[in-house]
Amino acid sequence: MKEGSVAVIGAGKWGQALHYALSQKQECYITSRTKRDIKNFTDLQTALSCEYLVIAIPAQQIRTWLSNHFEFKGQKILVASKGIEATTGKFLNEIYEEFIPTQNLGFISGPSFAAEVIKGLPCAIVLNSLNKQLFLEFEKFFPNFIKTYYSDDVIGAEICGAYKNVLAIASGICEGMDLGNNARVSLISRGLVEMQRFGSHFGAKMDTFIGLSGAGDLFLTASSELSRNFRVGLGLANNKTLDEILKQLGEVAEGVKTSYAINSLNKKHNIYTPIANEVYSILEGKNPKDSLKDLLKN
Ligand SMILES: NC(=O)C1=CN([C@@H]2O[C@H](COP(=O)(O)OP(=O)(O)OC[C@H]3O[C@@H](n4cnc5c(N)ncnc54)[C@H](OP(=O)(O)O)[C@@H]3O)[C@@H](O)[C@H]2O)C=CC1
Ligand SMILES: O=C(CO)COP(=O)(O)O
Repeated sequence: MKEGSVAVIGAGKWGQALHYALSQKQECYITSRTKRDIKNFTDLQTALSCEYLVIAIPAQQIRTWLSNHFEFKGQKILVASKGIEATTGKFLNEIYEEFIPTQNLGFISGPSFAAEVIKGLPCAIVLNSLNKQLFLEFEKFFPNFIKTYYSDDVIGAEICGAYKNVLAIASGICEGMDLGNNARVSLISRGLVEMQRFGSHFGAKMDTFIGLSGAGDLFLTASSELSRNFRVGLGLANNKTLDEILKQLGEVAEGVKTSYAINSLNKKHNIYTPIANEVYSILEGKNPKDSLKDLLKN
């Protein structure tokens, strides 16, 4: 292993933005399935031989990728994805822990649109890990325009990052239906309460929900067309099919599959999640106007 070396795996929007950020203070490699003309683009084996890895591939692909391509050699890893595995209802930390020791794992959360990070605009994120030493090592790699905070609430960060994408779809639907600012902010506020209720069931810390990982990322994603999930919601409100919307998007919108995961988890654990339920139902063909009536009634 090349000591002190850093690589990003996954050269999508977020991977490229993180690569830009992490290249400010040191050399940073990047790799992806599709070869790209980016400085320090390398092959997977070279990237995997780095001591520090930042992995930015979609949540639903992680298990297969880890099974087929990853070999643990003691690397320290920051997970940049946000989502819940739809087929199993597992949070990303649970999947990674099947392949990598917990002490080698950290998870990025907080409000951070790739499109702004890649321009060097300031932002604040949280590096979540049960191993504070891992945070201290990764923290040094981030440029001055990114303020990093530490938290040990891995499960809280995972739930916030995943759930807010579903709520961003709901908010996009609300915007697309022209329901007004009062409705959108009511939805976001109740969404935060719902996300907290869901999180508390799995042992998340309540403070996480009012910080950058929770309210921070939710307010960002649920109020801007820069969010792919918000744009999925806009499309659904305008009667586009999900296939059309996703094809046009051409990038991952994690909230779609995560809605299915939350739907199974809330049934299994009997958690009251009215907004996520309606997003799931709309994805399954319910008319958003009927969802609105049901949300106002219940
Ligand atoms: N964009 C953003 O602002 C932010 C995104 N995130 C999260 O980061 C994750 C990635 O998002 P983002 O980069 O924007 O998504 P994109 O759709 O832009 O890119 C996805 C990346 O994943 C790679 N990929 C897709 N499928 C596989 C697979 N089966 N095996 C290996 N690699 C695969 C693609 O590789 P290739 O193109 O080479 O084929 C591509 O590099 C998501 O979980 C997202 O929620 C988190 C914070 C901010
Ligand atoms: O997580 C994000 C910003 O923090 C990006 O959100 P979208 O995936 O909805 O674009």
